[in-house]
Amino acid sequence: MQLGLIGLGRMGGNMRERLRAAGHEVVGFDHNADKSDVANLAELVEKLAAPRVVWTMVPAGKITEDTINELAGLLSEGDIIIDGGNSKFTDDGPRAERLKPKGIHYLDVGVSGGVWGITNGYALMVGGEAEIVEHCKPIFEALKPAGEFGFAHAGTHGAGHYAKMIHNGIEYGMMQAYGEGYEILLASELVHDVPAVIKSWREGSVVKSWLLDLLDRALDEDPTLANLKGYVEDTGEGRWTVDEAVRLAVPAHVLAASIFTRFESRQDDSPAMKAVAALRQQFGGHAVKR
Ligand SMILES: O=C(O)[C@H](O)[C@@H](O)[C@H](O)[C@H](O)COP(=O)(O)O
Repeated sequence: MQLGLIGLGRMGGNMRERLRAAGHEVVGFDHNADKSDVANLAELVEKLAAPRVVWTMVPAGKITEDTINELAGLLSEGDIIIDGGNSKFTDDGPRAERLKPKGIHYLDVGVSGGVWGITNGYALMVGGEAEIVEHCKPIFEALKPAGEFGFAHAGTHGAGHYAKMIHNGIEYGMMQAYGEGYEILLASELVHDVPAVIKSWREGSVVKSWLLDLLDRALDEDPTLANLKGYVEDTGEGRWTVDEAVRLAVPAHVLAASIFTRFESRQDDSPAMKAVAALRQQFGGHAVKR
């Protein structure tokens, strides 16, 4: 099958390779000319036979929106746009509605797998109409892992990105749990080989997981993580997960705590804790650190 793929960074570039290895014809576009197969989107569209399928794999927000708007001006009735970036699920319904009068179909796909997806395959969560999902199945089959799992048609427009958002909320919570356990082990007077304990959990234990394998890998590379700062960014999905938990009145303690902990990681000193120290001094005359 033919596919136009826009955005050939860490994710898109590897996806192009995996799709080509499975025998698909991929025409890729990237602003970096060294990676790109074509000079611009118009040329990408020209190279594809109708009905065209074009997958965007660019950063969520304005870049995705602008790319899809430009594509909408170039594509024809019956063509399909797939957004595989980490877009917010609330963008998808309105986007599908805007494309509908032109006869352009739309799918949102949550893609998980990071830089390992090229060999392990990508978990795919898809939102959109069943017959359009069916049409794109060969592409999904090539990208997903080889086994039984790794693909879901999650529901209507937005469901794919919604599923990926919750996936990432869980990802934050799991990483936080491993991080906190690691710190307690480090603080313990009893345990002298923390990396060995982490390694021991990789097989047979209740907490074994791919994330744990990656923690072990990181500790193999740098046994005390001395080359890293405890500073963690986020790109939105954990925040949106907590927004949803609040909207739906669902208790989500772990997920909320893990996004707040990331915010905390970016502070040199905490204004909130300064206020707490000041108050404690005010009412009780307790000592403060300067
Ligand atoms: O499942 C995945 O492959 C990852 O979740 C991937 O999508 C990406 O690494 C995260 O979006 C990072 O998210 P944060 O920047 O919010 O940590």
